[in-house]
Amino acid sequence: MIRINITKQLRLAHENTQLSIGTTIPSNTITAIYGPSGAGKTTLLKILAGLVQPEQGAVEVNGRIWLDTARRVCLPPQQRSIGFVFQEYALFPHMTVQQNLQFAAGKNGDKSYIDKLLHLVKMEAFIHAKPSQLSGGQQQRIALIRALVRKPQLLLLDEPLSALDDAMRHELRTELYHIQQQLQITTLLVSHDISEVYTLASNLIHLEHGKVVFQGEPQQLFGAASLSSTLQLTGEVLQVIPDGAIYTVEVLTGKNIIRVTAGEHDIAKLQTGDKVCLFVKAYTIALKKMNG
Ligand SMILES: Nc1ncnc2c1ncn2[C@@H]1O[C@H](COP(=O)(O)OP(=O)(O)OP(=O)(O)O)[C@@H](O)[C@H]1O
Repeated sequence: MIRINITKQLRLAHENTQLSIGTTIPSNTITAIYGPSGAGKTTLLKILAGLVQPEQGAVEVNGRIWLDTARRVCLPPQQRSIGFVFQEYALFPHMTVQQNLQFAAGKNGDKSYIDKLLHLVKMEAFIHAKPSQLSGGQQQRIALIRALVRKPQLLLLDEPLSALDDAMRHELRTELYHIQQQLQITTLLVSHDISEVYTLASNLIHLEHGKVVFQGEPQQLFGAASLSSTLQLTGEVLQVIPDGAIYTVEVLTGKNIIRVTAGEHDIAKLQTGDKVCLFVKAYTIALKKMNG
């Protein structure tokens, strides 16, 4: 369990906004931090990592105080048990994959755990490669397991898949899901991508202007019940494809095939040939079956 209660003044181009967050994050799950650009998502991760100081507040992780401004406690980043992955891969270019991982693990690193992680992301064959010899997706796989080699209590992911092309993003998203399921590590994932949030997260924090405007299951925010129908299209379901914990529905609308991410409740009783309504909702497309 992570308890966060912090305030920090954000420097915005035209106005001053306060990041003011009081929340509790469950252990062993993925929590998505979602919201528009400038909402404070990255700053929140940096505060948890100890890279940015809030003016006031406290952070408690699994019963241990990492930050308490009232008691002048502020653990430096190296004393916080975290793994951090950014959008860019940030591997050491002069080191091989193995050297990058061993360096991150430290002198007393667990070699068999490194091997286990390499196996999880199917990268055993690349241990002697330099980052420049790897694709973007392969580099990000290594960046991900590098963040895990010290068995951190908290994994912080800041749009880790956004630099990848669609196919690679999709593949890595599935791997990330399986890694988290296997290791049960408490993970905070900053993402703009609703399909990512839907697929990966069981808990969602929606930030706007530095404040939590929603916390709960992603389906509650993006589900059909809360759709606002600013734009609607009708279409015909071509197929419903299971995709990890969620579904991708292919819908033919005019001459276009649109892929829509949907939850269990959205696809209930949905079959090929059904007529559906597509809505733009919270920056993405959602669907609802027509006539029941
Ligand atoms: N250390 C800091 N101190 C004060 N303000 C900061 C600090 N770092 C960033 N900011 C400001 O806080 C605002 C929010 O930045 P942040 O990077 O947290 O947003 P974000 O929600 O992650 O946005 P994006 O999705 O574009 O990455 C920005 O306007 C930024 O200028």
